[in-house]
Amino acid sequence: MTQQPDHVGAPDSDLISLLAYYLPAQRWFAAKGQTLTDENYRIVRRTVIARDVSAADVEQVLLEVTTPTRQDLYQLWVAWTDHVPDRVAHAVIGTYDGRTAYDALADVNVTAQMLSAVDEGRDFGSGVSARREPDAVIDIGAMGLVIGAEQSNTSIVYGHSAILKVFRRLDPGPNPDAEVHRALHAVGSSHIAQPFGEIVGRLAEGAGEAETTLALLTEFFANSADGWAMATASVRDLMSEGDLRADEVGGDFAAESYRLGEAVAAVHADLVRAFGSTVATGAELGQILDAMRAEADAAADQVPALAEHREAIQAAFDRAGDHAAGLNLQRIHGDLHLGQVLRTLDGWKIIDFEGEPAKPLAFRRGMHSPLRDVAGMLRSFDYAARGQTINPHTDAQHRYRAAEWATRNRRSFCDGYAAAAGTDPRHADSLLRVFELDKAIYEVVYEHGHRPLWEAIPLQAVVALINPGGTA
Ligand SMILES: Nc1ncnc2c1ncn2[C@@H]1O[C@H](COP(=O)(O)OP(=O)(O)O)[C@@H](O)[C@H]1O
Ligand SMILES: O=P(O)(O)O[C@H]1O[C@H](CO)[C@@H](O[C@H]2O[C@H](CO)[C@@H](O)[C@H](O)[C@H]2O)[C@H](O)[C@H]1O
Repeated sequence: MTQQPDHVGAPDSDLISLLAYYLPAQRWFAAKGQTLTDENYRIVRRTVIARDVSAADVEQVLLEVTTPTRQDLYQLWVAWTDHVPDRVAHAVIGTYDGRTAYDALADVNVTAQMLSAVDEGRDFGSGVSARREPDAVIDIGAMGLVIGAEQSNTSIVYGHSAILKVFRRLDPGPNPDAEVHRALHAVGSSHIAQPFGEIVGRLAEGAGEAETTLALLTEFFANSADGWAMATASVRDLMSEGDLRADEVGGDFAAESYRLGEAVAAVHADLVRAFGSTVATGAELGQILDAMRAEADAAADQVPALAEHREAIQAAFDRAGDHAAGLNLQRIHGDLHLGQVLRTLDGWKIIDFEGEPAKPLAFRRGMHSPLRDVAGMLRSFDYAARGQTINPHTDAQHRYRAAEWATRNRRSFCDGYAAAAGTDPRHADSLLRVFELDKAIYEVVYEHGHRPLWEAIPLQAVVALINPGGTA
């Protein structure tokens, strides 16, 4: 009997050469801006998922990318075919020995298989399997198309009913997005999508290997609008009439910001019911501030524009230490911004509980101050306003109005949060400020790597926040 190869396309070394061209152009590739050769890539495992899915063979590829500064494990679903259908021409990875590899997630025939696999609880072999939540009802007839959003992962929307997020960068163990969705659904949270199922696998052989979330299927909110689109439309409305204040033009967002504050507070309360809470000890407070100091230092090493503020940033963290008593810790969202909230007919929904993609998994699954999420959203109001006025030729009046919009909506959000939570996040003013500073520093690094033209937005906030009298 002939031995079946454990892959369906090019040998590892040739596949690496194809991927080395393809990967750096993907939005979700983290080692951007570094010069890499084939030596930086290592194929960890290839699992044949299906053969002959409308004339393509599909494999899952786990690829490790090591650079001087980081090591990441990526998940790819690669289809190999002799004839590339037009519908996937945009997703071609490369050709080897007459066969063409393409991103299988772009193929509706493959995404259909993934959905039915979750519905049936299919075992793909090599430790990769799918499972459905007991109360999920999945419409397996819906067509699954990749959405084109700027994303850390790749999501496939099935008609009006479900969305499958395929995690691109893997850490061993449960992904917090899946873990939190399940836990919040179990306590009846009304501000999240219902989890429908998962694809899971083990990243290495052997007993004791953690089961890792590879993809998460949830309810899809059809006809929703994301908070970023709504907020930026509201800021643009202001620009059409430079003489009017935010509360005088059409499209005022303050009432939505208030409701959003209420929704975030409700989810924070649900997270406490699901995972519990603690009060930080003095030592823990010290560790929280130390971690922020260390990250700020590392960020300053990485981004020249931050380096010149190194001492002032450290001084800002030192000032916060004097006011940090009685801090509550709990599971939080971890990367909350206007792009992570969807306005549906049924109110605001919060998505993407993965935490900041750049943080280690243990941190993302840890207990933190809910003020971090409040700070994330406050930063986002600032982004929405400044993003519209970043062009240096922007009229001074427009700039003034945009800043006013940010202040108004930040206040409304905190008012809504305080009304629902029973505690006003602004009472912990100096802490809220350092969490905003911490977030703005993260954003400078993020923009430096992904959208250099936007680096000035969080950088301006850093400068304002390190000035004892300034506001972001
Ligand atoms: N449950 C949902 N209903 C409707 N749209 C969603 C849902 N979940 C995600 N989306 C859309 O998909 C985009 C990316 O989702 P997200 O979970 O933030 O992925 P990533 O981690 O890749 O950033 C969101 O900005 C939103 O437009
Ligand atoms: O949504 P992701 O989990 O991929 O989050 C990352 O990308 C975000 C950008 O899409 C980034 O958010 C920053 O830009 C937003 C505007 O595009 C702004 O509303 C946010 O406040 C700002 O942080 C996020 O930081 C990053 O982790």
